[in-house]
Amino acid sequence: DSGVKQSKKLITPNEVSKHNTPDDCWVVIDGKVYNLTEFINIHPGGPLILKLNAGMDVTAIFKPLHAKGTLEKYVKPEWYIGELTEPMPDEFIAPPYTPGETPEEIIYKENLRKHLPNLGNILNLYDFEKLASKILSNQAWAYYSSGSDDEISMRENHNAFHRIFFKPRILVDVSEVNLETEMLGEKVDLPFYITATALMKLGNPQEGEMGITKGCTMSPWKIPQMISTLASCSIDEIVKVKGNHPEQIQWYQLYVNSDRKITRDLVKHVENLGLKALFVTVDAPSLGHREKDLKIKFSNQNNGPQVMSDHESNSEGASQGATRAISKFIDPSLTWDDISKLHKLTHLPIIIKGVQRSEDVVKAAQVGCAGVVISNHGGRQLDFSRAPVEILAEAKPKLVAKGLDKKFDIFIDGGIRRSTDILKALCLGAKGVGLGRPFIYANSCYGEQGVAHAIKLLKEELEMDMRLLGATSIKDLGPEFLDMSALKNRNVSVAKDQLYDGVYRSPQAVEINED
Ligand SMILES: Cc1cc2c(cc1C)[n+](S(=O)(=O)[O-])c1c(=O)[nH]c(=O)nc-1n2C[C@H](O)[C@H](O)[C@H](O)COP(=O)(O)O
Repeated sequence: DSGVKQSKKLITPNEVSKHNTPDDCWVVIDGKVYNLTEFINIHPGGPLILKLNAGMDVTAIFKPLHAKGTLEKYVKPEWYIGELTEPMPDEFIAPPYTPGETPEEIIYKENLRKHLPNLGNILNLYDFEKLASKILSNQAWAYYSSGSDDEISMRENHNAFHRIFFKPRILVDVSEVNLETEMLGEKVDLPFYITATALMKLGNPQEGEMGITKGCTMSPWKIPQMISTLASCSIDEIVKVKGNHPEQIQWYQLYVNSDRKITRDLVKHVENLGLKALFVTVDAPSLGHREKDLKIKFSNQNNGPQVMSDHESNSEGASQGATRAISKFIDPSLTWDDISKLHKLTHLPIIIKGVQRSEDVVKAAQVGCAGVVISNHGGRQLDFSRAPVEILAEAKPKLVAKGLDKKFDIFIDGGIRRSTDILKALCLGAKGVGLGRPFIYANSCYGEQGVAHAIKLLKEELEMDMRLLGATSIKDLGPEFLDMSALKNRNVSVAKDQLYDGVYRSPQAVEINED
């Protein structure tokens, strides 16, 4: 990798395999040998995974979970000790972590990819989700699809839209419909964006988040891409694949690091790379309790390297799924003071992501933020936090009443699966909406073509639904198009959309061991 010094000496596999204890820990990544003994206890993903793979080639584990440039960022040059003379023997090559399933099951799933239906048969976002549930590894599916605890908020995010009905206008000339709008002062072709999620290489090992960028630049309709702090590709490579598409808007989603110097350096780097806004995520002082993810442990008798055993993992937390393994650095002490400090640090517009009550929407406007994302992290954080569309309905009128709605963009995300969901949010005063999982699944199944197709599907739905609503431009939309009478009646049972239920996988309670 660039930045890693050229080889110091040639080292045999036999020599590497002797350094196989936590106190003397050598590993191999891409043919390079590293002495990580001093690094083990400061590894952001926890100590266990290194302790249990000392003396091994860990390339297959490292790649899906680490962005390019990670070694340069965390590994001191002196810890790089040389090149392998020849590949490690098979028994010293750690397989990719596919906890909860055998290599044969993974191969079977990989083969399914060859039988995916033609993109033309994909008619809605649920089609991507159904296919992803079949072809993704258990670990990837668990990580992506998880909500927290009983996943009430995750389902409520979408269900809340079912309690809002339209009042379409008729006899309006809708021969021309214009879907263009502005987000944070910049023109966009469609009123939605792809929100920050993480670890996209779990689903798309080759491209990761770069698949999203390529799909956006390939699409004739330009929408923003928000890049996560926890992306599996480096921010530099994600920006680089934008290529000669300067019109492609990219935003950065920031988890503030307990080490504020790391955050300061990162914000400056994001500015220099030309990203257009900073979305500071505030609903995850600790990443939520996602049981589907927790059940798929990093340590696993069937498939992880045989040295990994549950009793050790419990003591060190590596069995806490992908979520815990990647999020130890997030600072739980973040306060409104830090938002003021960020305003002094950068000229970029600052948007607070993860606001969950209208009072905080107003406060964000009062402290000079450019906007908020009303969000509960896709139901992955505090369960029973309310659906963002419900909070939007409360917050917008308060902002307007205080004259704070000018130059202040409200976004919502969570459970947006149809253009009708998007239109309801826009009628309630959102500037745009974010989608997470649908684009993860589109990217996982079909890469950039899938991403571009998902954008096209929503664009076509929007065009149709605007026409049927009797609206010809985004500016036309307002609360007068909606019947909100049922929104707060959470016990209202509305016809279910079977597709949503059909792809929903409920958490499973613990089983008694057969043997
Ligand atoms: C599905 C998903 C969402 C994540 C996400 C990872 C996944 C797999 N991650 S997480 O690792 O912390 O949980 C992020 C993240 O990196 N940063 C963030 O701000 N939001 C993160 N979110 C939340 C995301 O930005 C949206 O709020 C959420 O996805 C919207 O809900 P839908 O998925 O239903 O569209």
